[in-house]
Amino acid sequence: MYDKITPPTTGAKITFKNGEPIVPDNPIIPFIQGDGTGIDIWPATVKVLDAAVETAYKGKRKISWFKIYAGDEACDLYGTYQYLPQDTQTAIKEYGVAIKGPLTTPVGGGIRSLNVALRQIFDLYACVRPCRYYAGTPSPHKNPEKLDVIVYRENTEDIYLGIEWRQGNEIGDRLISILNNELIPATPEHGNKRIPLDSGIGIKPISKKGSQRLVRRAIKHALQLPKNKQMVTLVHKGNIMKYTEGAFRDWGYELATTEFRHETITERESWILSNKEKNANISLEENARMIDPGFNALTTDKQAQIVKEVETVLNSIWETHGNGKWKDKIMVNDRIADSIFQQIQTRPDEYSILATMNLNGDYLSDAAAAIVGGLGMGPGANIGDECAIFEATHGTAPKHAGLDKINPGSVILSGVMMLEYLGWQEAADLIKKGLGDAIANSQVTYDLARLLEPPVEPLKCSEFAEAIIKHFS
Ligand SMILES: NC(=O)C1=CN([C@@H]2O[C@H](COP(=O)(O)OP(=O)(O)OC[C@H]3O[C@@H](n4cnc5c(N)ncnc54)[C@H](OP(=O)(O)O)[C@@H]3O)[C@@H](O)[C@H]2O)C=CC1
Ligand SMILES: O=C(O)CCC(=O)C(=O)O
Ligand SMILES: [Mg+2]
Repeated sequence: MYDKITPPTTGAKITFKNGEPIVPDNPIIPFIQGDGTGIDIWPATVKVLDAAVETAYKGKRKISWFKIYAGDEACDLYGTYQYLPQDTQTAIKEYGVAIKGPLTTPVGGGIRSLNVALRQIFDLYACVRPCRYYAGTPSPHKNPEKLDVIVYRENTEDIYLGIEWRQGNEIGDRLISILNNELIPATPEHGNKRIPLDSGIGIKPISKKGSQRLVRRAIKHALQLPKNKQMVTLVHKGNIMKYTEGAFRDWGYELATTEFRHETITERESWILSNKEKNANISLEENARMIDPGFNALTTDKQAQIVKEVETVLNSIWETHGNGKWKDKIMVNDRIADSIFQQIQTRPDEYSILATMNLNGDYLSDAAAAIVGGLGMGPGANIGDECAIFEATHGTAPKHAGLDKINPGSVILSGVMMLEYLGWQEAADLIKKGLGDAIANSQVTYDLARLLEPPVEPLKCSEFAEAIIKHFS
């Protein structure tokens, strides 16, 4: 079955039922070390994960690690250009849950991203990146502890399905010509727009199914959070790209108010209901005026549409959500992408789950990680219905590779997410405690050490792992 790798002789497979993993006490879990700093981070991570499992379960549970190959290491073993061997794909499919270090993607030309390939091959449609603060972590912000968000990033389409043609490419030029001469003129709303002939050109598809399955998972996650964190914010640039980014928002609301009607309230609905709660006799038009500050400037048709919206909301959910009942529901709102970047800095505690399309979530997850301590503290998971691959938000950080210097926190915390996904909460909690206590005692790697006031002597990557383990108890 495998060409150059052999699964461990002990251990059993994780299986899936209705999208949930069924986990034996000794699961076989494939891992990819990763390029660049993977050589430093992975050994530190596996040490911490094994120690936590052993401390928590005293030998009753144990992970059987299965080394698989991707990136530079794969080419060394399998030959030139064998960046993602069939063995690796077979192992992930067979064992269902894997963890990986970062993999290099060249800019401009060269191979396409292996990270993206893995997410697409296994349909890992939700990229889940929690950003929470550990006390004592230096941050450029005054109150980083107020940020506690989870970026739920669509992981298979948008720019990940981006189809591009280089400037001057014959097919790209044909596409530009068809657009300029046939398709754009046939769409009156595009007016006199024309694509400059010397353009590279790309297409970013956003599908209804892809958007809604991501939002569905985000809402299900919100249902498991404490009441005060039960919020899902749809992030988009729908004011500019109405039929891709705007559609993501609309499909998100549609899903929330149909599949999860009993559990959710949209922000706009909450305004309508609370206007009526404050004034039982409020007219539909007065209510409409209050939810739309620009009401007076709108056309009569548009005004009638908003009045109708108010009427529909009151008729359909006043009974179930009115008289304050909506306050116990999951709040679903939306924010334009540029605005959310300032909102997570100026009003961090007003947000919880940020559901995004692919590119917006890529930017947002790095930015949110920066607030709580930087990329060394940014874990993540790529989750599908029958497979999950855990990995940090950051990349290979090549200039730090092999120096035993980089912060392994983000991959260790990705391991924590994996343990939680397996249902091994006790081991996950030990690591969170150990990491929190190490940081609180200023036992940190260079990235955090240089920001502390006064600066402290940094620990090596491997020493940080040892410090975490010492702080288990
Ligand atoms: N999932 C994946 O495998 C990903 C892969 N990549 C790939 O990684 C390669 C390098 O990308 P690049 O843009 O340099 O981004 P990186 O995320 O690799 O690194 C950028 C900078 O972030 C800081 N940083 C990153 N990781 C850590 C860490 N663990 N601890 C502390 N600081 C950290 C370092 O800053 P400083 O030097 O200031 O300390 C580093 O120089 C590219 O090929 C890219 O495509 C990128 C993202 C994700
Ligand atoms: O695949 C890559 O090289 C980059 C991926 C990335 O930036 C991310 O997943 O956040
Ligand atoms: Mg990224």
